[in-house]
Amino acid sequence: MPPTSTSADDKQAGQDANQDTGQDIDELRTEIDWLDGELLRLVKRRIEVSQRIGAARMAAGGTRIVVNREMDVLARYRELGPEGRKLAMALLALGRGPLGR
Ligand SMILES: O=C(O)C(=O)C[C@]1(C(=O)O)C=C[C@@H](O)C=C1
Repeated sequence: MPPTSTSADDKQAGQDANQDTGQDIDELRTEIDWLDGELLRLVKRRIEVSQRIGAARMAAGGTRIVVNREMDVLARYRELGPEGRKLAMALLALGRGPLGR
């Protein structure tokens, strides 16, 4: 139920600090657990796809690393700041596998 006489900021702060009940927290944790499962599934799929591209490229005499494609991936996560960069680097490293590290 939204408060009627607070500013948008107060409203947000109230929701963050006071309005998440124990039940809300349980539901939010359930959502976090589901999201982590989905993220793990997607990361595993990304690894498979990345490794397939790498194997095909190397079988055709290409390189394991394609710098401009890696720059595109880093740019995609830039909105998340320094931790987004780390995340993108981790995704790239996972796709490259041990030989690319
Ligand atoms: O896009 C490619 O060509 C890939 O090989 C995929 C990928 C990636 O995981 O995003 C992996 C290695 C390359 O250096 C660049 C990008």
